Amino acid sequence: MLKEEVDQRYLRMPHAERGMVVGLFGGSFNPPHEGHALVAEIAIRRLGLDQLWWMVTPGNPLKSRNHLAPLAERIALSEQILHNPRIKVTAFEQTLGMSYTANTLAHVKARNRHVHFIWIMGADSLNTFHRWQKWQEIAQTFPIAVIDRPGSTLSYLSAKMAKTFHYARVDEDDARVLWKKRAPAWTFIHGPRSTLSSTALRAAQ
Ligand SMILES: Nc1ncnc2c1ncn2[C@@H]1O[C@H](COP(=O)(O)OP(=O)(O)OP(=O)(O)O)[C@@H](O)[C@H]1O
Ligand SMILES: O=C(O)c1ccc[n+]([C@@H]2O[C@H](COP(=O)([O-])O)[C@@H](O)[C@H]2O)c1
Repeated sequence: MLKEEVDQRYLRMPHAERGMVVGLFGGSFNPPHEGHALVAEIAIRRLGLDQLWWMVTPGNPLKSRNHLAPLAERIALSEQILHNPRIKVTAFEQTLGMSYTANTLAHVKARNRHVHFIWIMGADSLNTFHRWQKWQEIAQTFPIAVIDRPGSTLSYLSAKMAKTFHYARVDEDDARVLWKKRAPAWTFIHGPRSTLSSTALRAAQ
């Protein structure tokens, strides 16, 4: 049986050194799967990340929490599938009171003025990004890396975010210097893909 209470160390924001490039990968991870781990590995390699913060959300503001496993369980399962020391599993968002990404990012930036952050998400998330709170502000403040996902490879081009910020798209060959670009700046990264999804895994349980 997995413990219900979240270990205190996951409620503290991870530490990053001045000048580091850190990827922020938020997710419900309900449950986490190898598709998520693949996104993290691709992001680390292609973006040249020093760290990737695997941020297990207390709850996606746009999703029902009816079938959401306890935070402690999603953290423990994440730790089980991850083996890269650059990846820091964290749930510090739980302590912020609200789980809107714009709010989280403002806290993260305020605490780490000299760290370079990149927001990371799968291609399906890009399609709904314009429904997130303050989505334009997020895009105008942080570089964003979108990682390909089966089913969203081409549809992302019609995403409102892709259209609104088409002028700010960075070629994926330049992904390694995305952190240096002044936002808005985003890139779409193609690479190995996984068809895994949490919904399918829950249905198979
Ligand atoms: N197979 C995958 N390939 C690429 N990106 C993925 C994949 N699975 C999830 N992601 C991305 O990982 C992040 C967290 O996703 P999430 O935890 O919602 O997983 P999911 O499999 O999409 O879950 P659900 O099926 O419950 O919506 C999101 O940015 C999502 O786009
Ligand atoms: O801030 C928002 O309005 C918002 C709306 C939808 C999703 N998010 C964030 O997007 C990340 C991915 O969520 P999910 O459920 O698709 O794994 C996670 O960190 C959520 O908190 C954020």
